[in-house]
This record gives sequence, C-alpha cells and structure tokens, in this order.
Amino acid sequence: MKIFSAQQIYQADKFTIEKQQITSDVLMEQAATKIFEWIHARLRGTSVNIQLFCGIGNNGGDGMALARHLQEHGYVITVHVVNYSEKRSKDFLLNLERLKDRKIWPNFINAESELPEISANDIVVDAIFGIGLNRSPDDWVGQLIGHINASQAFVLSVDVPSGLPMDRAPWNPKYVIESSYVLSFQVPKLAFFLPDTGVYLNQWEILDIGLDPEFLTREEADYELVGKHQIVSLYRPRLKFSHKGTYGQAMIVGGSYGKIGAVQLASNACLSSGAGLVTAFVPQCGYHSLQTAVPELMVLTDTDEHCITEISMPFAPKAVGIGMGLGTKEPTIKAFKDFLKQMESPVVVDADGLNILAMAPHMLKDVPPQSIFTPHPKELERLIGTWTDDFEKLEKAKAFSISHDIVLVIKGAHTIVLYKGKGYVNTTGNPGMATAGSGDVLTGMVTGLMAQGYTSLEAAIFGVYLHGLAGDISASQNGYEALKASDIVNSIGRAYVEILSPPDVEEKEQE
Ligand SMILES: NC(=O)C1=CN([C@@H]2O[C@H](COP(=O)(O)OP(=O)(O)OC[C@H]3O[C@@H](n4cnc5c(N)ncnc54)[C@H](OP(=O)(O)O)[C@@H]3O)[C@@H](O)[C@H]2O)[C@H](O)CC1
Ligand SMILES: [K+]
Repeated sequence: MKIFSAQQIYQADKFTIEKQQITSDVLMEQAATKIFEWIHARLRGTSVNIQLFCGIGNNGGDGMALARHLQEHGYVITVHVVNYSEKRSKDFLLNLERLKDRKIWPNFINAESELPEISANDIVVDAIFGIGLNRSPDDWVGQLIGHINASQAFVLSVDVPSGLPMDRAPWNPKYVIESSYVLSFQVPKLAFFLPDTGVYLNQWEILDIGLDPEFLTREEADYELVGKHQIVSLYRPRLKFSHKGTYGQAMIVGGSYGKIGAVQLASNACLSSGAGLVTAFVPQCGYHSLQTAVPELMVLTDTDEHCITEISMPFAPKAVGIGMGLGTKEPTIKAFKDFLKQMESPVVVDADGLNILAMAPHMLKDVPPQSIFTPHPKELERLIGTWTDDFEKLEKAKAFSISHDIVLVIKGAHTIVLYKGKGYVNTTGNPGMATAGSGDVLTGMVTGLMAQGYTSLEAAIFGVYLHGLAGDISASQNGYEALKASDIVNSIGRAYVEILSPPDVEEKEQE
C-alpha cells in the first residue's frame, strides 16, 4: 500500500475533484460518512456522550459533518469549535451552517475559555488539526490537547492525531493528541510508523473516501507499506524437480570467544528460511558447539582459537552473511577487509561488520554493490552520524544507501528497507522481538533467501516480513517477555505457512 506525503494527498484531492467533477465538500461528506458508519457499526445507538473537538480547517469540517450524522441518528453529542485561527476553510463554514440549520450550536473555545469537562466514559472525537498542521499549536490549544489526553476518555482521531506533524517530530511532545484509534483517509501516513511520531497512536485503520483510483495507481510514492499481499508476490515457490543445489549454498561468517551463539542462531535461521546448504565460518573455539547444536550445518574454522584472522572460502557461496559476534580485533578487521575485496556478489553485513565499516569508512568502497546492511539504531548512527528526528534519519540513511548502492535495513518497531531512494515499511513484528540474537536471526534469514535466488531488495523485504511474522507467531504462543531469538527461528516454518495461506477478509480488503 502506498504511503503518500501530505502534499500528494492534496494533489489526489484536486485530481479527484477535477476528474469526477465534484465539489470539495462532496469528498468531505464521503469522509465523514465513512467515519460515521465506522462508529455506528460499533455503538449501534448506545447513549454514550460523544464530545467532538473540531478545528477551523477541513479536519474540523470533517468533524462538523460527522456531528450532523451522529445527531441525525440520535447520538448524544457536544460539539466544540477550537477557535485557533480566524481563517476558516470554506467547507468548515459550510458544515457549520448545516449544523446550525439543525439547531446545533457549537461551543466555541478560545484562549480565554474554561476547559470543558470530559469524563473518562465519554468518547472524544479529535478533529482539531489534520495534515494541514504546519507549526506548533498555540499554548492554549496545547493545553486543551493535554486536557483531552488526561481525561482517559476513548479518543477517536479523524485522519491523524491532532498536533502530530507529518514531516517532522512534534514541536512540543505534550501538544499532541494521544489517540486510542485513528481513522485515516485513503492512505497510511509515514508518521504512524516512526518511533518519534508513531507513539501517539494506539491503533489505526484506513478508510476509503473515494479518491480517484487513477491518481492512486499512477502516482509514485517514496514509501510503501509492506503487507501479506506484496510478500506473496515476491515468494519463489519450491519446484518439484529440484535438489539442495537449486536453493544455494550459503555461508555465515562470524563469532569470537563467547559469541558463537550468534553464529548458531544465524545459521539455524538461514537453514530454516530455505537455503540448500549452509556453512559456518568461525574461530576454532566454535567448532564443537556448532557441530553438536546444528547437525545440518557444515563448519569451517579459522586458524585462530578465539577470533577470525583470515576468511578462506574453499567454494564460492551463493550468499554470505557476515558480522554477528565477529568482534573488532585488529586481525579480524584485516580479515574482513580482505574478504570484502575478494567478494564480487552482494553480501549481508551485520553487527561488528557494520561497526568495522563505521570505524574504517574507507572500506565502504570495497563492499560489493547491492549488499545489505542491517544496523540497529546505534550501528546506524555510527554509519551515518546523528539525526534530529526520524525524518532526518531517513533522509540521511537514503543518501547513504544511494551513494554506496546498499540495501539499508533500518531496524525498529516498523523496520524500513531503503533502496534507490525508496522505503518499504514492514508491518509484522512485536516488542517481544527486542531481545538478544533477534538481529542475528534476521541476518541468517536474509542470507538464506539470497542463497535461494531472491535479489538483495527482495531478500531484505521478504526476510524482514518473515522474521516479524515468525516473532508474532512465537509471541502468540508464549507472550512477549519469554520470547527468545531461537523461538523466532522455530516459528519460521509456520510463518511461511501463514504467508501461503489464503488471505482472510481483512487482508483481502487491504489489497
Ligand atoms: N483527501 C483527504 O484525505 C481529505 C481530507 N480531508 C480533511 O482535510 C484535512 C486537511 O485539512 P486542511 O484544512 O488542509 O488542514 P487542517 O484542518 O489540518 O488545518 C487547518 C489550517 O490550520 C492552519 N494551521 C496549521 N497549523 C496551525 C497551528 N499550529 N495553529 C493554528 N493554525 C494552524 C493552517 O492554515 P494556515 O494558512 O494558517 O497555515 C491549516 O490550513 C485532512 O487532515 C482531512 O481531515 C477532507 O475533508 C477530505 C479529503
Ligand atoms: K485530527
């Protein structure tokens, strides 16, 4: 599903209005009707108190139109106009008049007004600001927002949580609505998926308000939300007349004294993701534990007991994942440097592999094109420098990915894969996966997919989704706290089964 910027959404509006020869208030009416239907389907006329807080732009206009529908269906409503500007939008005024025609007189709130009482049992509709927010809310509006947040009422936000900017971190973190549920129009917004801004919403859903399909199909988006539908289209089926050679020979290079487990996790994950053959290359201290723990694995060792000093590959692997538990000792850095020089096809670099590159950036030129980097936030910072907010982080990361021709996997609650200036936002995974070794498992899986012939970009997108899904399956059985990286490996098989199962109704709607 495409993620459009606010500017693209305004263009979609304009295009739809011109092509379908409608007036802008028709779109607003469609939006409000969709929200009303969503609420009505759940409340079925319950006599709960609904307090609508509406701004003076089109987000507020949506709220006014919604108030009319609610009143017509007998709901108990209180309408507040948050009077933060003299500039009212045309469609806000139109819907204000329509409300007055029905003898509903909103309560106008300005800087001097007393804050209205909100009970924890009320439902608050938040239609103060939408995607048009372009500066910090005034203090009195921020205080009203804080008052709503403190009320403990269920807060339903129209389009976006009010006060949440679409292209930067909030000016004041206290001046943003904490939404229980966001009903967002037509397309998801990037801000929903980033750590600085995603914390303001609990759940979200997209409502189709009838923006023109031609525009939605034709317009290129900088970011895309990756769901099951996209993943199924990447899947490479296993063939009846195939053998282990068909699915590639993968190599996992890493480990040092006390950190052999990282290689074990990555190798296991690589096998379970479908690679035909997997060989681990480790210092000698890893030999026995790996041979005992993973019988399917072949193990090659360095001449050194405790760390890697020279990576010799007696065969040409189809894919290599390197860096987990590697350490950054001088001989290892040299071995890593020689390894990069000798590699021509893309490699997957993680953990200490990335730390070495951050310590010696001149080595970046030896990284084969289309290689995959899988940094966690700290490793990313070492590679690209600091950032002021998530949006700047993404811009810097994109620039890095473009200049080094790297598929960059930015790990987080919604992991984002960046390549050639485009971002793919993942939808699977859970907080239980923030645990030791989870990243090693991901590296192993992505390497295993590359061994099977997935391109770097495909392997990264598919691997990240599969990894998150395996984590979700594990969490559904054992909860978040007990989730260990090896549980993720054990759920990879069920994650494949889930990907290949027919979509349920909700998934079908999202396609
Ligand atoms: N296609 C769609 O998705 C549709 C969405 N709709 C709804 O429209 C809003 C966007 O409406 P818009 O009027 O453009 O913007 P807002 O309602 O968010 O804001 C109104 C104006 O407020 C001004 N502004 C911005 N920040 C502040 C601030 N901190 N303090 C005071 N005023 C502020 C700004 O105007 P300026 O000229 O003063 O800069 C805004 O324009 C969208 O979110 C949906 O809810 C349509 O209803 C249907 C189609
Ligand atoms: K809103």
